Amino acid sequence: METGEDSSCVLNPETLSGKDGRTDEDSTEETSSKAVAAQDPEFYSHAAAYWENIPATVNGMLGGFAHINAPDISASDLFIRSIFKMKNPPGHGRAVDCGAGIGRITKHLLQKHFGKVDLVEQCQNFIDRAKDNFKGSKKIGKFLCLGLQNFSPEPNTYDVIWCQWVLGHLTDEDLEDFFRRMGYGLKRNGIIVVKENVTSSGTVELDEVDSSVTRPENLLLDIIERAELRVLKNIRQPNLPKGLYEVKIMCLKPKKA
Ligand SMILES: C[S@@+](CC[C@H](N)C(=O)[O-])C[C@H]1O[C@@H](n2cnc3c(N)ncnc32)[C@H](O)[C@@H]1O
Repeated sequence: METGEDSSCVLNPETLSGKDGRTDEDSTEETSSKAVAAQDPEFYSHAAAYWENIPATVNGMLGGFAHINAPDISASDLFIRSIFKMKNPPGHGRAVDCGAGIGRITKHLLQKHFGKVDLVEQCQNFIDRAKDNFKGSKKIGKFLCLGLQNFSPEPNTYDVIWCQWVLGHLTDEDLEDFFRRMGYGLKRNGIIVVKENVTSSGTVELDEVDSSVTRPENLLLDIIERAELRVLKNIRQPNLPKGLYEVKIMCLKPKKA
């Protein structure tokens, strides 16, 4: 197993001190990530610069916590299986892995459940690694090297849009717009999965190192509501080591669907 090249990222521990010695007391609290981004016009470019220097490994994707890959994937697998058992389930045709990194989730989860998987990722190094990792695989569709704030799928494209450990890199305003566009990109019965850290402090916590925010669950739900999506399922990721942020897994659908 790869070991800790870096422990500061979207996946930062909530109460444990990371390698760089930060604790949640060091993080700046804000009521809105829009406010955060407004203070820092380079919110996106700082994040891009941060990820440029992170190793293209599972450990790099998980902020030095490679050992949570197994419980993460296993909970996601149970979650997606439960979604397929719902009334009017999504199809198994095409999924997209948003903020895919090197394709960790595509490799261990999405390609097992879908005929084709597209990957959207802003860091070219990670896309290159993913292309290598999936060379020859018929399950992989497009590799799109772009920020989610600029990702706009054609209508009626995806059965499942998977967003994990990346949405803290979008401002509130961009996240709302992103959710709306994803709603349009869904096929009939399609769903969006959000798997993200949430704070227990009830406030937004800014990570200045990777230029991301961690939102309280209420704010995330508020943005989802504003984007005209409804929550069909919302569970807590089990079996994570103590001290990490709580992780919620949500299944969303457009209100009009
Ligand atoms: C913590 S890693 C998670 C990667 C992957 N979702 C996983 O769980 O293995 C965050 C990823 O989000 C990507 N990212 C950061 N900001 C982004 C943005 N605005 N648009 C798309 N991807 C972004 C990073 O380059 C990195 O690959």
